Amino acid sequence: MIKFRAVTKRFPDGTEAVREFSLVIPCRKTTVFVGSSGCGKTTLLRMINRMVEPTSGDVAIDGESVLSKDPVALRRSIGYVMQNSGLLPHFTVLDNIATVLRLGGTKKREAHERARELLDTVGLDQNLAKRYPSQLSGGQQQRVGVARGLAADPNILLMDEPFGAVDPIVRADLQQELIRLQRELDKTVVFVTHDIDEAFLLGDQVVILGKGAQIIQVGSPSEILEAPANEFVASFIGAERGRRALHIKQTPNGRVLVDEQGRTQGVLRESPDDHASTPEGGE
Ligand SMILES: Nc1ncnc2c1ncn2[C@@H]1O[C@H](COP(=O)(O)OP(=O)(O)OP(=O)(O)O)[C@@H](O)[C@H]1O
Repeated sequence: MIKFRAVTKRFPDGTEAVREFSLVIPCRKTTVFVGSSGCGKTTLLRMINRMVEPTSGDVAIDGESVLSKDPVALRRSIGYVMQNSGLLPHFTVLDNIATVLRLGGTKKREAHERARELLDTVGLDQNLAKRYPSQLSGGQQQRVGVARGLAADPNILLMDEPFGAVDPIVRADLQQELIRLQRELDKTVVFVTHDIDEAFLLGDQVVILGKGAQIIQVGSPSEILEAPANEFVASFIGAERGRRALHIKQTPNGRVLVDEQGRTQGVLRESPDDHASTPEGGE
């Protein structure tokens, strides 16, 4: 469990990126920070592994303050995946993945073996192992970035807009891979995005943030969709629009759900465990 306790970050130029932020991030779940540009998402993420130090307050992992830990050891024990992969251009794919292990003293041969395993884990072909980052597509680079984040088998994986710079089709592919990986690996994932659809797809817990990382609403995607905290959230999640604003239409063959434009999006069926007759997706 990661616990933020009244964390504030003020940068030397006076910018207050995060103000009095408190939150519990549960183990082995995916928590997504979502909010508009500059609201403090990256700053929050980086305070978990001490790439940024809080001005006041504390972040604790399993009850132990990160401030009491050696920052270098802490950073190596937590996976970090960033936008544009952050790969070292003069290192091969294998060496990029193996970096954290090598820094931790693992022998080259062993580190490369682990790196090869990780290529499989993230769905990359073994014949890419000796290539350089510039010889990969954007999606492949991001997969290498994820493999590198997983190299030291961390319990916690921090992901800062990892799929922000790839096209929508590759992005959807990477999102599905992450869902599969999470099912297999069971990590505590903290994921930053400004895309609410991505947040709802990946998050067990979604944290909608305003300026200064002020929490506007926190909950599961269903909780937020079913009861947006205010007008801002309703508008941010598009509760009144498109496929999020469905209504019921009676047809000769039963009831269907239609969107704003009247296009049918699904069929209403009675939930098998609910004979009290509230249809799934309900009224
Ligand atoms: N080193 C720094 N010095 C001064 N201000 C900073 C620094 N780093 C970030 N900030 C400011 O802190 C605020 C929060 O930045 P942060 O990068 O955490 O936001 P974000 O929500 O991740 O934004 P984005 O979605 O654009 O990446 C912004 O106003 C930013 O300009």
